[in-house]
Amino acid sequence: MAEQTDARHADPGTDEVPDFDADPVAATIGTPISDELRAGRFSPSDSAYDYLRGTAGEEQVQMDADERRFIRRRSLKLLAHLSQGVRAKLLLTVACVLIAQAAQASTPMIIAWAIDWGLPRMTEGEMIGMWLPGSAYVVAALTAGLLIMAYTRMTASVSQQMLFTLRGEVFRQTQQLSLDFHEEYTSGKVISRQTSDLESLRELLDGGINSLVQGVMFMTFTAISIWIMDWRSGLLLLAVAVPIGFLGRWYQLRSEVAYRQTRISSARMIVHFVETMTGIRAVQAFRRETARSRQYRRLAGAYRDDMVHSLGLFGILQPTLMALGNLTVTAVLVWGGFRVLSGDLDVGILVALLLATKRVFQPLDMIAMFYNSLQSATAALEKVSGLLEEQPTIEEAEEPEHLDSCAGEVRFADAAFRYTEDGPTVLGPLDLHIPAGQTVAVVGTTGAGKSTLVKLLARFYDVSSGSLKLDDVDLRELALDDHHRHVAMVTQEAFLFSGSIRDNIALGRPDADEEEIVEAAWTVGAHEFIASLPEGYDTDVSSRGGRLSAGQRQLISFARAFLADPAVLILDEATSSLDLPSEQLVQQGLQKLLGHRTALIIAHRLSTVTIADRVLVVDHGQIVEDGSPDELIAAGGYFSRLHAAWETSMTS
Ligand SMILES: Nc1ncnc2c1ncn2[C@@H]1O[C@H](COP(=O)(O)OP(=O)(O)OP(=O)(O)O)[C@@H](O)[C@H]1O
Repeated sequence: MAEQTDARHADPGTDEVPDFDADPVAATIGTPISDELRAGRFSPSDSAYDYLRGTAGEEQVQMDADERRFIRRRSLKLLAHLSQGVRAKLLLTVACVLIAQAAQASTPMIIAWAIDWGLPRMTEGEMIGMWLPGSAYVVAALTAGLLIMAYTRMTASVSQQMLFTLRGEVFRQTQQLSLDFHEEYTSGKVISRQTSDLESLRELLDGGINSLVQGVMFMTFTAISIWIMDWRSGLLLLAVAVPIGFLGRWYQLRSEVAYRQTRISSARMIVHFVETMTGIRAVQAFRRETARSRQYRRLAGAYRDDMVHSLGLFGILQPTLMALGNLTVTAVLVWGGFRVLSGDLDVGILVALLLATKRVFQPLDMIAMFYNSLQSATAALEKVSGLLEEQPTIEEAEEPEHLDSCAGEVRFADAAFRYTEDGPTVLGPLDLHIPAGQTVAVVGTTGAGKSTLVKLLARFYDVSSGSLKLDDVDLRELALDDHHRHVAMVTQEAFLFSGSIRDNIALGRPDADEEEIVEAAWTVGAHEFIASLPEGYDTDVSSRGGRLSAGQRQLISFARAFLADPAVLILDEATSSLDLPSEQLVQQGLQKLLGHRTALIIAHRLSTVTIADRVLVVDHGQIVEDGSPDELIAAGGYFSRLHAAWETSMTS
């Protein structure tokens, strides 16, 4: 069963993860993105494209024009929303870029002015011919320099702020999404969204947008200056814009598909990497290193090929643009030269025209680069906005009922469950009443439905039909906070977060004081071994010295659950066998933990079953035996055979 369950009692504000609800910087950003997305405000409402909503269309590489428009609208709205808190700064940045680029583009005109107006005056001894154009040049250069400095800093702050918001939102969203989403989407894909996709966006926001606005403005102003100096050369420039437009469109269509493909292959590679690392014990135990490496090389190879392909497209775009630029400069030079000879054009203007024409194409390089990172970031944004659009299947009821105190009575009434709408019914329909305070052991063959039964009570899923009630309140109507407070789960893994033993126990109740933490550890029998560690409760569980045995980890998770003090306890017992002393220790801890609570335990040990008040045998999603351990042994069914087998294994 999943480890996320232990995090249910974690206080989101106590670890290194920023608490977005309390963070003043994040608060300036406005409504959290995911809520907006969930409200359906980011995607067009047209249900014809439902197959592209959320993460559903993530693997689709080829898209028609309508599909592209649908996805793009979602991405753009996300960007617009991200920019909400920083719009004033963004506008100021654009104003600075405009003025700086106008100042830069004016320099060839100043040179033309200096040659055609200033030089003749200087030869006649009028120094104004030098001072005036000279001063104008210095003012233009200084203005451009200072403003470039200002907008470079502002862009960095705007883009980092937007990414900060997005990072937090992706993290928050992935934590909020229900378990069924995570079971399908895998943590590798989430990691790929949070790392490589956000990195693509960073590249675009950090440098790309800057280059685009700067480049476009510079080109526009330079083109205007060319028109002002000589409209015929301006026409020539316009003619060259036609093939450039076609080239741009060609690149756009191809690179969009190519970059979408790179996002997919990059995610596959990361998924494989994360799976191998999280399953490293199994990989090494089954000697799968070579096979996993081979598979990783194949995926990394596919990513390399996709990247080479998309960069190859850029390799065609960039030199072609440069060649077109150089051809235009040659045309201006040859044509302008003849016109100077015929007295149709001043020399100063020709020099300025050549300078300007050469410079008008310079930003194309930058813009092409921008386009490259734009395509990569667009593909990333498609995926990230899809993830943010996902809705948790378990949500707070509109008017939730509250349970201030809870006795712990559980009732399944005609309850049935299937994982997918069209999938098979894996549990029920069944009726089951567990009175408050009863300890129930659940046993059965693998795949029988034991985990499903307890997952429903932990509300990882809701029943597909019938009802499941806690103290007579339907879980779907019960406030989520109250459910989390009254129902706790201890998972097989006994997952410990990096940090001290104290912090790990305190996850059960973050406001607990030292005395309560020690008391919880003492009650479940964990205090002795914790106190014997050199750093006691301060021992870092992820450090070498703090490495704990399976039994010790279980005791810590018991202490955590004891501190949380839920009315209902769900326990998925670890299947791994402990040595006898550890088993006894864990068993004693378990008994203390159970106390007078209602408990549902997926039991893998005979010792656990014997302390239960009642045993349920689950088979093919139905409860086929139900009674006290003694009754079931006497009945001679599945449980009695299992019991006999356990006893034999204990004595052999
Ligand atoms: N996320 C899921 N999506 C679809 N089917 C699932 C999912 N999880 C479990 N199932 C199916 O539901 C059935 C019951 O599974 P469940 O995990 O509840 O069994 P179990 O009794 O806990 O088994 P085990 O002892 O092996 O953990 C099985 O047929 C299983 O294949």
